[in-house]
Amino acid sequence: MYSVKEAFYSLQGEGGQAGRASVFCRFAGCNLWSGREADRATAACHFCDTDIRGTDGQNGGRFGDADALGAHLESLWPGVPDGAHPQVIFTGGEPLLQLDDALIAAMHERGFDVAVETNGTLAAPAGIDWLCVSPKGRNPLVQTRGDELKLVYPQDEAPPERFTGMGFRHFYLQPMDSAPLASMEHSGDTMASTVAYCLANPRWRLSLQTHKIAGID
Ligand SMILES: C[S@@+](CC[C@H](N)C(=O)[O-])C[C@H]1O[C@@H](n2cnc3c(N)ncnc32)[C@H](O)[C@@H]1O
Ligand SMILES: Nc1nc2[nH]cc(C(=O)O)c2c(=O)[nH]1
Ligand code: SF4
Ligand SMILES: [Mg+2]
Repeated sequence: MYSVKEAFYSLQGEGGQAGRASVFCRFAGCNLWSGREADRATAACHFCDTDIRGTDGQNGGRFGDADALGAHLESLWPGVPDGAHPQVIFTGGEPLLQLDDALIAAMHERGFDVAVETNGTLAAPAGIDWLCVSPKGRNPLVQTRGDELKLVYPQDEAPPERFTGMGFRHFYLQPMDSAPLASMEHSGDTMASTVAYCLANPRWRLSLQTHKIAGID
């Protein structure tokens, strides 16, 4: 059984695949936050910009097996056959609590590339085509290799220097959107400090949340 908060067709907004049309599958639930505002301040991840509770979002629900969820996600891909490769992005919540070999195979059978957005605290299954790891504070990183490491910045307990030796092809810094909570640790100008870090440390590239700029999901 898979629990999906919402699923939708949009453009990947972040990281090295920004701009690519994709079906998003947002799994419900996370191992670092209950999703309740009352728990945010004491959670292991406290700056989440997403509603991760329940299955009541657009195209959300419970799916009994990989084939049922695979067919549901495939139905959201409206692209005309122009040679573009369909992609599904598994996110959440924390997708590695639910994503398994059967669901990866179900999407590959339907011709989809499989991308994942994870907090990196759980090991990823094999067969993922684009793995994005986004570390959270001092929560130990289990997944230390992948296609991109995309660090929300700044985080006092997760300085970029900790990650540069790890096995990622691309390193991105993404300014923390402090809108989720008014009294956040970093309510200052996260954009300016992120740009300054990338200028001083050219190994790191700037990742903007372009879907928020474009006003899309
Ligand atoms: C909502 S998370 C879900 C996937 C997974 N749990 C994770 O944390 O990577 C999706 C992406 O949004 C990023 N994100 C979450 N809150 C953010 C914020 N306040 N500002 C900028 N990026 C944020 C995460 O770091 C992650 O890259
Ligand atoms: N357009 C768009 N791109 C995204 N890339 C990662 C997202 C996420 O929430 O995981 C996300 C999202 O929520 N929307
Ligand atoms: S780990 Fe990801 S889904 Fe979980 S609370 Fe943090 S940003 Fe949100
Ligand atoms: Mg998002």
